[in-house]
Amino acid sequence: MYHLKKFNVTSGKYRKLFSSVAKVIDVSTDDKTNITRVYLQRPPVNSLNSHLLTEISYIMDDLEKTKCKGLVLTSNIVNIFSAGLDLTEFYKTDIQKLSNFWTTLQNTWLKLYTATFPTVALINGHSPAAGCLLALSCDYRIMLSPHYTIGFNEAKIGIPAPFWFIEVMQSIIGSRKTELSVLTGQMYKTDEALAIGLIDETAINLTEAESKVNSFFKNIIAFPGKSRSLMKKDCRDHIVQKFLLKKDEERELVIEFIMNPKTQKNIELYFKALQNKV
Ligand SMILES: CCCCCCCCCCC/C=C/C(=O)SCCNC(=O)CCNC(=O)[C@H](O)C(C)(C)COP(=O)(O)OP(=O)(O)OC[C@H]1O[C@@H](n2cnc3c(N)ncnc32)[C@H](O)[C@@H]1OP(=O)(O)O
Repeated sequence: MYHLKKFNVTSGKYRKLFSSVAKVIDVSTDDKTNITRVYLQRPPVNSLNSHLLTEISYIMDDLEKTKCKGLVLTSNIVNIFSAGLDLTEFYKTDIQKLSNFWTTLQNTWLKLYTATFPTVALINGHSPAAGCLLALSCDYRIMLSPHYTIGFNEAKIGIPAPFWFIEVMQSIIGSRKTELSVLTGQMYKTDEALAIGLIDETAINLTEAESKVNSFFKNIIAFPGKSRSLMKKDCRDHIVQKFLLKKDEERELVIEFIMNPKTQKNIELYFKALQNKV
């Protein structure tokens, strides 16, 4: 359950706006700029389960209502931005739970991708699969170097990345690079991600990353009117419209695919490999 609390508990730069019972997210807003930082903090690896996705979804609703001037999406977990979807949502589940989970993912992604305010992903850790999607769905990406990785690794698990994951990546790095990337399940190191345009800037530490985040917002915050958000909508609308058209059909395909015993076996093997890695 998510609660919006508008209380001024901090005397410093940021005021706390939100709190959630399980605290899988921490949120703070800069009083002067009205830019909000959202910290994912679901141990151990910020994997996206129904609860975390629902929390993100509520926050997106609240930020739209409170006329937020900008969002920075980042992580409070050391070395991890997000490990992508929580694979336990797929494993030994039932149709109703899976259906609810997928709908939550779809709706939450749509809110992030169509946010009317500027969004920045400060990628301060590994970011596979849906973790990568979260970052790609923001307007700008700054990633810490050198040893983190980002990309769509779904092929390695034996589950296809959905068409909208792929189309979001295509819109950023182009069709050929996306095809190469998803078909090989490639995870890119920070500098490689920069070279193919998957991220916009690198930073050697958090201080440099924050300074780059501030420069990004400084450039655009004074833009008058709604022209920026109108153009963002135009740039993304072809993906959004296709997504809306196929959303329900996709959910059924996902259920069929995930519930298939062969897929269940692949997920089981992947889990075992994760747990047994040296
Ligand atoms: C016709 C077709 C129709 C379409 C069909 C579509 C079907 C659905 C499409 C779904 C698309 C999927 C998107 C996804 O996001 S799937 C998730 C992909 N994510 C991963 O593969 C990440 C795996 N994890 C890692 O690589 C590492 O854990 C990581 C680099 C993130 C961190 O490494 P680190 O060494 O720090 O930590 P550990 O590996 O030891 O992990 C700690 C514990 O966390 C567990 N873990 C890790 N990742 C996940 C996860 N994604 N879900 C659940 N649990 C996860 C890991 O097992 C460890 O657990 P234990 O402590 O119990 O061992």
